[in-house]
Amino acid sequence: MDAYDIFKKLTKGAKFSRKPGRLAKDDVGDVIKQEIHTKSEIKRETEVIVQEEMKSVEDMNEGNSITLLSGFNNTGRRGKKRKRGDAQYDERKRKLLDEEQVNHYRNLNNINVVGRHVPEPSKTFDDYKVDVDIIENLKKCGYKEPTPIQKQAVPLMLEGRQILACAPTGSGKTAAFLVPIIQALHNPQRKGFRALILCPTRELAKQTQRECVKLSDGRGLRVHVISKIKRALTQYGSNSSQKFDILITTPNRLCYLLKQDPPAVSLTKGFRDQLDEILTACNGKDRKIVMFSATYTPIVAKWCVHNMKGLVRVTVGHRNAATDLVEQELLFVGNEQGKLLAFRDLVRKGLSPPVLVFVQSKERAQQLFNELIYDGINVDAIHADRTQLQRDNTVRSFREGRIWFLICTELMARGIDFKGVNLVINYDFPPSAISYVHRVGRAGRAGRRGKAITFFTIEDTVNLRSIAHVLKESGCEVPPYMLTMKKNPKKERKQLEKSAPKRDDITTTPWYERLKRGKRRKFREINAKLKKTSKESLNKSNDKKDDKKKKISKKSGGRQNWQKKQEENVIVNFLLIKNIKSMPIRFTSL
Ligand SMILES: Nc1ncnc2c1ncn2[C@@H]1O[C@H](COP(=O)(O)OP(=O)(O)OP(=O)(O)O)[C@@H](O)[C@H]1O
Repeated sequence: MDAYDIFKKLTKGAKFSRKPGRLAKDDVGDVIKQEIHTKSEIKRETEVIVQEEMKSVEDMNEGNSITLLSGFNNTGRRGKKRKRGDAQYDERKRKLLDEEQVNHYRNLNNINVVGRHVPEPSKTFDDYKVDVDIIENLKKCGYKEPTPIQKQAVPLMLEGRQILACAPTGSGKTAAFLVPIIQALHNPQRKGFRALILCPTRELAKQTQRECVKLSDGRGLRVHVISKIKRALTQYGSNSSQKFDILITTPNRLCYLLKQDPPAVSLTKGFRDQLDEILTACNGKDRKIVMFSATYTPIVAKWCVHNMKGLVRVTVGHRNAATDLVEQELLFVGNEQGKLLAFRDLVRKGLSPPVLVFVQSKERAQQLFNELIYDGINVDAIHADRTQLQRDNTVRSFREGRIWFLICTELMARGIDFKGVNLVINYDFPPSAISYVHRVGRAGRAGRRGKAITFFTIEDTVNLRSIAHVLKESGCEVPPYMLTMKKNPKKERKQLEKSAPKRDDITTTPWYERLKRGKRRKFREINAKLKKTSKESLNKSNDKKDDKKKKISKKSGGRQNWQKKQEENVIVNFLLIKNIKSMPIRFTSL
């Protein structure tokens, strides 16, 4: 800004004329009246003014009105035309300031948004533009103020925006999407499913249903979880599903039902490979899609950009990062035997339950359970081989504190909210960094702190580097060598995600003992099977014998024939025995 510009600014509103008399009207000071006649004089004068004004910068900062020269007061008033311009300027300035404040608030809460016209985050539940009963339900749940994801995602969804939201595990994403859904559905209507919530497992679907029922208390919305496919086949035909408002299920179950002819579930009204199929089935006019997760891959992001118009991305913290509420540790245990020793050592030193222990397969979950059950700790296992009832009971017992150690598979890694899990032990190394983030996220939920210990052996180096980086990002200490390890080929990492590595059984029983036990078990099984089959065949052959005896007695020379046939029967029975001839089994029924 040169001196002339400053002069213009300082003398705005003043009219200058060569006739001194006119200036008097505008209340311009005597100095200006008399001395401003030529341009050069103006320039000189302004330089003096500028110098004076430079000295009084503090005054400028203090107030809007600046006393220039005696009798001339710059109040910021302008002529008619300028006033309009000013209003616009003020408006723009106000908007910019507001935006700055909003961005500052977002930064404070670690919220990052990408998208157009994103509404400002709500500071309190009362700022939500939702009915009072929902706010009361939120408060009844014990929630005092919205979590960062709830602050930003709820206003967005209330405006009907489609979002891809990523926030740390245990940061309240469930309520973030349930509140706007409940507000939108308002009360029960017999129009069929109007909202569809897809969860990776049935356990998580059930948990989401519970949260939904709590938050919609008093509205009578009917929330349904598909638990048994067979029952669902008869239950949700295009007419019967009319009585539900919200459907919560897993993609597998839903796809199966949609493939029936006619489809066993109708999604004709409502919000909108597997996902595409489901998307096609949700053909409501005003379909909205929202995605919430603690992690997502570029493929998911691409899918969202492609299928979700006007997409807004909301990220709290870093994408795919573990929660910083969990203190994480990587523990080298040498080999499989080392794991059991390390586990027992941890128990001996003292652990505060509840503890979740992750293994890679249901077989290993059972093996570890068989080992720990004799250690005198309250332990149970949950995996896909257990019945639904058993799974539900185990989860309930763990929630109620009757089980201290729960051994589980990847089934429980995502979304399950066990309040107060103090420790997560990754007994088997997670198949990917993303799986790691979800597993350790079962601890440190809703603002509480937790701990996670991950055992690793020499065989687990494929993903060690990427998981070490996750630890480092969430502020945990990691030995430097792990961060600089050679990156393994993507193919190898992908393979690990598909199929878990082969590991020695979890057991302290010597191999010859196990072999003996295994053989004995096998003998017992085969024995039982053979007994059953031989009884059946004996009954059949007895029936046949009776028939034949009757026939033979009628025919001459029949006895010889009958004997021959008897031998055939014996041969048939013997064939069964022959196949297992090396086994010492007595066939008493024969
Ligand atoms: N505003 C809130 N204030 C306090 N606690 C809350 C709030 N919102 C949710 N919670 C509690 O936080 C816990 C975690 O919530 P939720 O299961 O929704 O997390 P999440 O982000 O979906 O986790 P994950 O990624 O593991 O699925 C729950 O116990 C829930 O009751």
